[in-house]
Amino acid sequence: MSASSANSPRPAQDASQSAGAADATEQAKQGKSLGPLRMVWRAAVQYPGRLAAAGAALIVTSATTASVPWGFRQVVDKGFARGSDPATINFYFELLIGMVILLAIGTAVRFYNVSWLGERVVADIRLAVQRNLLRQPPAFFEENSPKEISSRMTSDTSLIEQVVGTTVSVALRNLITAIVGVVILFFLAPKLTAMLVIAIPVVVGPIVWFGRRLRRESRSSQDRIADIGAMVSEVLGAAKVVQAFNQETREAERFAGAVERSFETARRRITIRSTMTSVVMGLVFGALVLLMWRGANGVASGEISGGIIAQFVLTGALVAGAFGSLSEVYGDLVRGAGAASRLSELLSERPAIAAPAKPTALPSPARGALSFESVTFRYPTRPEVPALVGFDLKIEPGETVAIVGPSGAGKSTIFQLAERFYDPQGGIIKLDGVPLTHADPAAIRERMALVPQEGVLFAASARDNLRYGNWDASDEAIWAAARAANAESFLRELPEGLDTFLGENGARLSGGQRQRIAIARAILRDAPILLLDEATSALDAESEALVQEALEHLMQGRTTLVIAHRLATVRQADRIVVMEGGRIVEVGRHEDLSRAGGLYARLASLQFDESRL
Ligand SMILES: Nc1ncnc2c1ncn2[C@@H]1O[C@H](COP(=O)(O)OP(=O)(O)OP(=O)(O)O)[C@@H](O)[C@H]1O
Repeated sequence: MSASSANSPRPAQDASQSAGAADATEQAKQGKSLGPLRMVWRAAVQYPGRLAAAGAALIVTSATTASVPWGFRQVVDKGFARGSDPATINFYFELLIGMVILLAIGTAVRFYNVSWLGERVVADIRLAVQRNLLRQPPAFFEENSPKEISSRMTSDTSLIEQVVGTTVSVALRNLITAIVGVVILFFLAPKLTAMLVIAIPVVVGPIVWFGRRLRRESRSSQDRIADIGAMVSEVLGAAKVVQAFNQETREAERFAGAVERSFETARRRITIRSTMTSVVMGLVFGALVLLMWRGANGVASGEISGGIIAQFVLTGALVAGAFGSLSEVYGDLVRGAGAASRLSELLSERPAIAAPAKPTALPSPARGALSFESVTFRYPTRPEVPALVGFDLKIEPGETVAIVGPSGAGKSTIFQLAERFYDPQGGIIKLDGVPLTHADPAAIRERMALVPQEGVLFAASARDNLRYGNWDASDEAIWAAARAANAESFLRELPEGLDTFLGENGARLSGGQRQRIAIARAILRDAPILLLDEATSALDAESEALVQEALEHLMQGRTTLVIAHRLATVRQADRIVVMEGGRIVEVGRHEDLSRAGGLYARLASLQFDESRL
């Protein structure tokens, strides 16, 4: 993580202050210019058939476009000539119509294939980025705001879609038209064209200069848009809190600040772009007018025919248009390159926690033994405070260990390390005798079932939410788990049974019901080790009793590590581990610890309300 974090997207909160930093990175990257688009190319070459069809159509349409002026020349010189026979007239007009038909069909084929490629490439990039993001450990999302990432997944990918689906095709078409056009012009009127060629560097110079400035502005413009996206989803996601604290006006002002910053960056970008377009078009058409003036003198003196001058003017206009479009699409390509570079950062991020090359297999059948040996750990984002210090705990198969301690003592951290979301800086953690770092994280997590404090539900059906623990579970198994988790009766009452959509994060269920779904999910998972974070939020007595009973079913026959908030739980635990400041301060059973009069006795008298039995 550390090596690549310099390139990683920044968290939303500091994004606004780091516009300068973005510019600096942009400057460092200037040498590479359109380089990041290589990633887009690699995605596109996966579809060689489409690419070939699009390329062929592109060549046909460009060549036809460049020859239309030649067709007009024939029509002017032969078709409009005094005394031409009707067959000749018909032939040249038919030729012209043939060209138009070819152009029309070629354009349709090109448009379809190129747009198809654009959409497909974006779909593939989105899939690959999401797949890679899902492999990242939690530390990655602490440093990179998921909201910002999600807005990148939409805005940056649509930029790329535009590049592949439109810009590249426009750029290539105009490039071919410009080159072929200049060659034709040379054959038509070498002297006039020589003047044009001298004018080209005068036109290209400003394109490059403006392009560099544009690139810098484009990236920060995209960053500001990402800020807006992040802010919208953050504030709307917490709309209730905003309204409860009467913060609507303040939030609106904060949003206005972000919108204005984004507008200001966009304004700088469009100023550069419009100046660029005007300078380039001015130079091109200025040169063309000069050339036509010379040509007009040529026709007057009888050096060249009217048809040639028609062809020259039309080709010249095509070439000028092509250069104009090139200057415009260059800006789009640069914006696409910026988007591609950010997406490749997300794509190339290697998870800090991954399976070793040759993972050690966990013993089978699983025993459910978990041990922490002299574990010392600091969170990467808070290295100054140790979350666990010299932590030693050996949990035997089938044992229930309750962890108790004041807030911030390090209780949840134990779970994070047991699931190997982080690696400790010191000491070793073993599952059934195998150090976690030697095993495949997926195999470790396979053997654990987590019941978090707040049951996390997905915006999906009740069935899918339950099956999250085991996708192969049959409906009978789901109902059996629901029964054991005391969730059966309310699930049966849902309007469409297990098919009922539960709303975002189970918005249509009560807190106690959400917890019981989380318990049923863990029952379906049927893992040997249970990590249970008891809810601190008070439930009503009936709901509490139902949850407690569900937990008892769940804990049967499993090694259980429970962050305890209920007296019933600590009473039943084989051992209670009392923590403070990342260390174990007391270990024992409820009665002994209560009598000892230490930290546990104090916490128990405050925390474990006898009425919450
Ligand atoms: N993701 C994180 N990044 C940085 N520091 C963290 C993170 N999670 C926890 N900490 C810090 O690590 C220490 C231990 O936290 P932990 O969440 O394990 O405590 P806890 O005992 O579970 O507390 P609580 O009962 O309030 O949930 C605390 O100082 C906390 O601020």
